[in-house]
Amino acid sequence: MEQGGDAAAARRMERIASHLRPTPSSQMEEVSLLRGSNCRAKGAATGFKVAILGASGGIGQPLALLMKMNPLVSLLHLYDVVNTPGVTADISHMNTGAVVRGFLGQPQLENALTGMDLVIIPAGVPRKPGMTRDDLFNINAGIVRTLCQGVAKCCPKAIVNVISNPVNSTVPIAAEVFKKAGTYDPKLLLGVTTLDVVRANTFVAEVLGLDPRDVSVPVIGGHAGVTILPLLSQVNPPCSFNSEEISYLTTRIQNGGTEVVEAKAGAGSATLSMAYAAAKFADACLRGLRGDSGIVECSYVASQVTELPFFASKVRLGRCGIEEILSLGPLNEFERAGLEKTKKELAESIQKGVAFISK
Ligand SMILES: NC(=O)C1=CN([C@@H]2O[C@H](COP(=O)(O)OP(=O)(O)OC[C@H]3O[C@@H](n4cnc5c(N)ncnc54)[C@H](O)[C@@H]3O)[C@@H](O)[C@H]2O)C=CC1
Ligand SMILES: O=C([O-])CC(=O)C(=O)O
Repeated sequence: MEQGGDAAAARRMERIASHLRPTPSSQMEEVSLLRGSNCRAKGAATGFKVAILGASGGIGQPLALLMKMNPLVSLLHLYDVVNTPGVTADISHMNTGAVVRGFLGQPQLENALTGMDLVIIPAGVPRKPGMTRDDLFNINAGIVRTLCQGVAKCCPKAIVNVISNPVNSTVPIAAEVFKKAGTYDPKLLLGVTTLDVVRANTFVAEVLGLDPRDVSVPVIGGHAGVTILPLLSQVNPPCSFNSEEISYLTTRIQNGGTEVVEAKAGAGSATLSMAYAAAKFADACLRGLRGDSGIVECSYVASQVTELPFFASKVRLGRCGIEEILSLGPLNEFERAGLEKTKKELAESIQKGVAFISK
């Protein structure tokens, strides 16, 4: 046997044994990121640690697959109250770099969250035909509260991406939980509205006869009905639409979620396009953490671009999470009227979320 063979064999046996151990232990600490300051250091050599809460669900599973494929991820924690052993076993066989660990049920939430750089939350019930996103509030508000309490305790410096609906209220709920825990940093809390941008890019590209990858549409406001406000006057590449096109596109973008809910006829809401959107947004957050420049995405965040405490608009992502909230830019008359409707509904949804925690 070559020199050092015994040591190498021992290491191989340890790796086999570690696979047979049910829960992660000291291994989690080995895959550590550059830490120490309030912000992450550029060029984190070993990759980022990401947790998905609600990982066994319709969004969670394809999102887990996409995050396992992301070369910026070194450790992927999959948490849910059901089915994580199966999902984790399945995903863990993919020969990509990220190490995958599964966590099942509330007693394992803290282990799932400890040391994470990014926490993505798609946990919660989806809509059925005839429901609004706000109809999900009663169940999902409590789920988001519990999960964010775990974040506050175990990884208060993590970036949090909130997907669970109604996003217009669940993000304020998360903020209130963090405030109560004394860990709130508005730069680290982002509501995921990327699917609205993804849809807007697709539908606008269809009308213009362009490749959707070449189209960029800012979508501001929030993530429900009239609060989804596409800025068709700011489409890139620059273009103009007649009033019929504006009406068709605005309605289709605002109703994109309902279009999928109805097509699925009781079997849930958008999951695959959402997983794509969430993975795209998470990747942007990770590239920001790495120190890449020029990372701009729309997101629903604590904001001063309007008089409301939360609003979705373009934000620049960096090593500390949100580095800058960009101004809305010039709006046309149609968009200004839409903004008034958006603000009225958003104000109520934000207040409902805040009241849920303070009651
Ligand atoms: N922000 C956005 O653009 C979008 C948001 N959504 C929302 O995402 C949420 C999830 O949707 P789907 O994945 O389709 O639902 P789903 O029902 O397929 O999956 C939800 C998962 O959450 C898990 N879960 C429930 N309570 C939990 C808890 N306390 N801790 C951890 N996990 C828990 C469930 O076990 C399930 O696996 C819904 O609220 C939906 O409305 C959906 C599409 C787009
Ligand atoms: O419509 C829903 O309930 C899910 C969702 O938020 C979306 O697809 O945009």
